[in-house]
Amino acid sequence: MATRIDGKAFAASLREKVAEGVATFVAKAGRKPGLAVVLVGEDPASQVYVRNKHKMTVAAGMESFEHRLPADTSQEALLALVDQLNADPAVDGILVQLPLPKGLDENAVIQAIDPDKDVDGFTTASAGRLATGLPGFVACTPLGCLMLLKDQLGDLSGKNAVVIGRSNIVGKPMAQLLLQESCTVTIAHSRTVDLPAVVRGADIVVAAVGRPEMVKGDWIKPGATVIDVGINRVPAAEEGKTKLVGDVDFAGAEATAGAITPVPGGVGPMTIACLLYNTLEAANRREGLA
Ligand SMILES: Nc1nc(=O)c2c([nH]1)NC[C@@H]1CN(c3ccc(C(=O)N[C@@H](CCC(=O)O)C(=O)O)cc3)C=[N+]21
Repeated sequence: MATRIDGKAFAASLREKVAEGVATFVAKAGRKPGLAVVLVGEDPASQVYVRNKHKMTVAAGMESFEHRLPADTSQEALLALVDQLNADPAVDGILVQLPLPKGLDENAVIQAIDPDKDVDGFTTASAGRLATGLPGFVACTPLGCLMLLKDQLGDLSGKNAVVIGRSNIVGKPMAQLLLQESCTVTIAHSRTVDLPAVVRGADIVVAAVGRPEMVKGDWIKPGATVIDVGINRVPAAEEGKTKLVGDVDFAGAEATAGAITPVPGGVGPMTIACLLYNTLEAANRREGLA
C-alpha cells in the first residue's frame, strides 16, 4: 500500500517558512512583500482561488493587492493595469488569474508582465530562464510537485520520470525541472503510442492531462512515486452532487505505488504555497537581499 503524500500539510509548513522569511524581509527592507492578483470576470472557480490566495497572502504577512475587473474589460485597460503594476514599487509579484474571458488576448497580457515580477512563471522569459538554467521564476504547480518529490525521494538523479501532458504551465516546466535533477525524462501526451507501457517504465509519474482517472492502477510500476496534478470535478455517487478526482485512478494506483498524492489535498495546496514562496523570492531579489 502506497504512502499518501500529504500536500496539504507540506504546503502549510512551507507557508510557515515563507512567513518567517517575510518577517526577516520586513526587518531588513522596512516594507512588506506585495502580491498583486488580477481577476477579470466572474468565473466562480477563479473567485474561490483568488479568495484563498488573498487569505494566505495576508496570513503570510504580505501585502495583497486585489484588482477585480468586469468581464467586458478591454485589452488596452488590462494592459494598462499590468504596466501600472510593473511600475509600482510596492508590488513584487503579479498574477493574472487564468482563464481570461473570451475576447482578451491571454498571451499578450501574460507577456506584458515584468519577468522579475512573474511569480506565476508564465512569461516566455521565465520559461527560457528555466530551460537554460538561469535564475527566474518556476511555475508554481510544477515547483510544488518537485518539492514533494524531493521530500519523498531525496536525490532524483538517474530516475526514469514520465510526465503525462505537455502544457506550457505544467508538463513542459515539470519536464525541465526533472531534467535539471538529472532524471531521464519522457514527456507523454495524447499521441503517445502505448502509454501504459511507457508509464510502466517510470519510477516517477507526473499526471497532468486533465482527464479524470485516466491513469490506471495496473500501469504503475511497483514502488513508483505518483504525482497527480489533475483536479477534475465529476458527478458523485449521490444524485446531484459532485466530487474532485485526479488524473490517476487513486484506488487502483494506491495498491501498487510506493507513494502517491491524493486529490484533493495533494498538489493543489502546494500551488498557492509556491506562489507565496516565489513572491518572497521576488521581493528579496528586488531589494538585493536574495
Ligand atoms: N494565473 C494563474 N495562476 C494559477 O496558479 C492558476 C490560475 N491562473 N488559474 C486557475 C488555476 C488553478 N489553481 C489552483 C490552485 C489551488 C488549488 C487547490 O488548492 N486545490 C485544492 C482543492 C480546492 C477545491 O476543493 O476546489 C486541492 O487540490 O486540495 C487548485 C487549483 C491555480 N491556478
